[in-house]
Amino acid sequence: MGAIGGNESVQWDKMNGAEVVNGGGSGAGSLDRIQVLVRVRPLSDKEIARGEPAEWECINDTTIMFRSTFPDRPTAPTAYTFDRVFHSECSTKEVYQEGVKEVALSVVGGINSSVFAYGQTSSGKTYTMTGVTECTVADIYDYINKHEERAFVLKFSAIEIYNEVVRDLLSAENTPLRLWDDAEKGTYVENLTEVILRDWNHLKGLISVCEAQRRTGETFLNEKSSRSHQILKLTVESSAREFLGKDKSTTLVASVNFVDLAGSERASQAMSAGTRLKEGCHINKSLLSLGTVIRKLSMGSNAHVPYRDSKLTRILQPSLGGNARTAIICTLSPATSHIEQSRNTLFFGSCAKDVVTNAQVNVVMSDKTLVKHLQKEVARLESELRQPVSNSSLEAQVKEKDNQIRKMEKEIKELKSQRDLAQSRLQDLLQVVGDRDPKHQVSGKRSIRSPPSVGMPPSASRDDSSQISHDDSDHYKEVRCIEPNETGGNERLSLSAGESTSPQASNRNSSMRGNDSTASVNSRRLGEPPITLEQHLENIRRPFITKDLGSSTRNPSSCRVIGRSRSCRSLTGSTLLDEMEMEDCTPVNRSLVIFPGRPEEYQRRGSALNYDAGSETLSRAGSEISTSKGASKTGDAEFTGIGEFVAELKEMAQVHYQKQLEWEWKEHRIRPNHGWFAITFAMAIGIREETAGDH
Ligand SMILES: Nc1ncnc2c1ncn2[C@@H]1O[C@H](COP(=O)(O)OP(=O)(O)OP(=O)(O)O)[C@@H](O)[C@H]1O
Repeated sequence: MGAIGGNESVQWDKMNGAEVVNGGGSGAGSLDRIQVLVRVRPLSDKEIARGEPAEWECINDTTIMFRSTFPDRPTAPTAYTFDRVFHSECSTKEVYQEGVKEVALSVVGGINSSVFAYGQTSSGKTYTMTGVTECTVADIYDYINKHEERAFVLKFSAIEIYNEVVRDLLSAENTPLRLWDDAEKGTYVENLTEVILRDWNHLKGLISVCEAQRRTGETFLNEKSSRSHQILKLTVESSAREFLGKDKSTTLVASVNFVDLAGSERASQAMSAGTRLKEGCHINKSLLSLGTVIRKLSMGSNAHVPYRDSKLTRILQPSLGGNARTAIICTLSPATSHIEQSRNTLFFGSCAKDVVTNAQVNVVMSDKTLVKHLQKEVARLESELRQPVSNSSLEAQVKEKDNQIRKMEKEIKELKSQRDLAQSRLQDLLQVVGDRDPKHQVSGKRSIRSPPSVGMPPSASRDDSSQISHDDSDHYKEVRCIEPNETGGNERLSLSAGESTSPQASNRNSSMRGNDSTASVNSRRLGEPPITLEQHLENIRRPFITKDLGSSTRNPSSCRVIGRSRSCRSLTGSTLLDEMEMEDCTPVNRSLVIFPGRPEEYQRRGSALNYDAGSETLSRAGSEISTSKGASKTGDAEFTGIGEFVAELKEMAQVHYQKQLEWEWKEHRIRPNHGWFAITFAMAIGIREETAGDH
């Protein structure tokens, strides 16, 4: 349900303009006070017989005054004002026309309405409500007949609350009905019969059924006293015929309740007992709850309203303080014997006057409109359902990107660290290369990368080299970084850098050389002749000579030499030994490597020879060799001639061999291949020397 909108509202406005459906007063959604009417019935025959006078007089249309001189309650008010008061001579039609119609016919305008009859037993409630219901239904049908542009559907249902049990008056079964609470509909009766009315006569017949079904009983005060609260509910649905079956079609739906309450009674007056007494207790109790709710509502506070204290107030809750327009007819007996009850009724009416309801026009969409609306709603909900999925997908993408960013940042950090380290090493190397002090070079840990020992068996040299390569992996990076800066992108230097990048590469290169011919080391440069020992030594010596000459210009030659000096770690060390191994076919002998009792002098000599073979530490190694031979300690002086250097190597080999033989002889561990190795090594040096001289 909702507010009227679109063309439907225009039609409805026109309709309202033709008829005073809303009573010309409050509109939809406005606050309305409960209309409180007072109707005084004539004295009954019994009351007249008892000689009771009429104690109440309606002095005008809104005020009723207590005229009696009977001193019941001196402090009680004598005059009561209501929306409308009807004296005993007024007909029910007047009551309806002047006090009820405005409220009751709101139902055709889509506004809920309720008409109550409240009063003591035998005060004329049923008498009044029967007439008011008939008048209302008559006017509703009259309205329908006058407005053929709209299609109406009337539905009717009826219940009674007897001893706090709800019963369907249109059902032959005497099954108690349960009440349910719904957020949209409010409190409703389960399985209540609702009949679609065909016409006015149909309704009359159903009302007759309800009268027959309702519990009544004879009391001292009323021969046909109603022992239950009766609620007749007439629902009116209307739609503009112009928009029927179209998307814009809407339906106004509202109900009017005709509530005929059971009358309050004093057991002493009604002289009830047994069942009647029990009925009276339930009646009074529920009426007391109704009075409490009205009083609470009339106070206008936000205090708790005990609607749930009785089924009567639960069912009537919308009519008392909700979406409805309400009229309460307070019925009085003017007789003296009912003065106290009449005062209570007037007090109840006085409270009800202050109760405010919030009536609204109730609009229900047609099935098509509802389907269309629901389809839109479903589409919207589906869109919302898809939205979280896309959001989650987006979140996953963002997470993945974040991971990538973190990974890249980590790589950048690592690369920066490597760059800083390389720059630091570069500075050190430049300092080492430029430093002419041999002692300083020897002591530089960064420049130490021992090539395979010349004095060791080839296999042992490879192992040693491999081990050193693993331990000094940073030095490979050092070489890789220095070469581009130093050589300016020399092609050969790149090859050297690649070879020395990793220990595995170094071993692989060494292995490849081992599988080549004896001149494999010399064929590293495509198209070049094999490099002789003399050339090796010359290449090793050249950078130092170049440096010593003070050549600040980095010509390709110097760059190439520097690059080779890095990669020549294998060329001049292990490669040379590999060549020797291949030439002599000397079996691998690891005894020198793993020999535990190796003399210290031997080790020192081996180390000296290593330096001698290494290009980077050539001057340093040479320095030791020269020292041992009493030669000059300067690099330039050490390499004044290739022949002299080769001679030194020969001598070193002999010294090495002699030392080794001496030591092994002492230890009784002479093995033939040791001698073969030394002899072969010496011969190899001699052959190289001869070759170099030929070349
Ligand atoms: N305005 C009236 N004019 C003429 N007779 C009336 C009027 N009101 C009530 N009566 C008569 O008074 C008697 C009691 O009326 P009614 O049964 O309607 O009272 P009640 O309030 O419904 O009583 P209860 O609560 O016991 O059901 C009936 O015989 C009824 O015809």
